[in-house]
Amino acid sequence: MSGPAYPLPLIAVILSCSIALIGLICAVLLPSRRKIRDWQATHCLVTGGSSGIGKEVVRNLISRGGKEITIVARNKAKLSAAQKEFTTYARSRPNQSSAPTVIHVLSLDLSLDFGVIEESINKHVAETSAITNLFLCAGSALARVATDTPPTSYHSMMSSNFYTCTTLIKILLPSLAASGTSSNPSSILITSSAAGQIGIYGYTAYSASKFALKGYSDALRLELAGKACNLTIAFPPNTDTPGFEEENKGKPEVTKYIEDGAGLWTAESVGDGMVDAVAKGYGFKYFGVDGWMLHNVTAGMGEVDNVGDFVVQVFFGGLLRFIGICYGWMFRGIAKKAAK
Ligand SMILES: CCCCCCCCCCCCCCC[C@@H](O)[C@@H](N)CO
Repeated sequence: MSGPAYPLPLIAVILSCSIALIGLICAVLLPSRRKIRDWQATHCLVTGGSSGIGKEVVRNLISRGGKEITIVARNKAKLSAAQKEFTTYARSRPNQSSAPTVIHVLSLDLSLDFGVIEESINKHVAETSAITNLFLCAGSALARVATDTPPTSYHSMMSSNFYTCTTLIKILLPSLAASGTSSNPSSILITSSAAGQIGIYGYTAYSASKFALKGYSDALRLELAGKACNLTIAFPPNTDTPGFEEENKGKPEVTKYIEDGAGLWTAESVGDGMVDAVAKGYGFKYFGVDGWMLHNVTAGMGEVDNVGDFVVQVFFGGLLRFIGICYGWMFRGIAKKAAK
């Protein structure tokens, strides 16, 4: 007889122990996800819900049988068109086992003073019902290199992408936290961007405002511990929306080249993906393989959503970092070439 007597059982024991250990670590470390089970008990408020990703979020919420939805946007004409379209859609939704979703609209400039926004939201809530789920989809993008970015654009990016979120969360968080239960949690969705995970050439102002949302949500997540209110932050790549067409005007070629690598997603797939993540109680929503790598390489000290991400971050973090360094070299190479 040749060779060691016990190799196979030994390997099996080591493997089983490792899997059991990983399982145990995951069970202790992974937060238990609270799913939203009863959409019919919800009143969702969606910012930017009259076009682009926000509009697809509204459509998805209607198809889930949400009770009430309030769409917040500035443009009154767009809002009433959306209200008409969605009311018809809600009434024609197939397999209705509940009353069609009621669509409210609220025309509001979210860059106004805090007090004005608070008064308008409180008045709306008093006339309708308490908000149980908040979807923050409003935002805009400016793509210019730093030397071409007017100083005011840093303020406008922070205003439309960051303060819109912090203002509404400040106003609604007490009632959101109070309205959730462990079997039907309330929820907040914050829309960041893949450019809120890595700095991208031409996005000094935009990336900064989207990075701010990541820091804000990491801190807020801790404050929500023990409350029946989920927080999801989404990092979409380029998405085919009217806003994307607008931002492309004057966008540096290098920016286009870099972000095109992650593809152009439909507003429907991004909107659906975001609502799905909220419904399942995920903390993070990323899109595609690039999004997956980006999320895991930039995870830092944040929470882990699932076993797959846990294993990748803990055991393959070094490999991902190496791939990230290679991407960094490539992006710098593209920028250098353009500079010449
Ligand atoms: C470890 C591997 C890292 C993989 C890196 C992949 C980089 C992919 C870069 C994606 C950029 C997407 C930028 C999205 C910008 C939009 O938010 C903006 N155009 C708004 O519409």
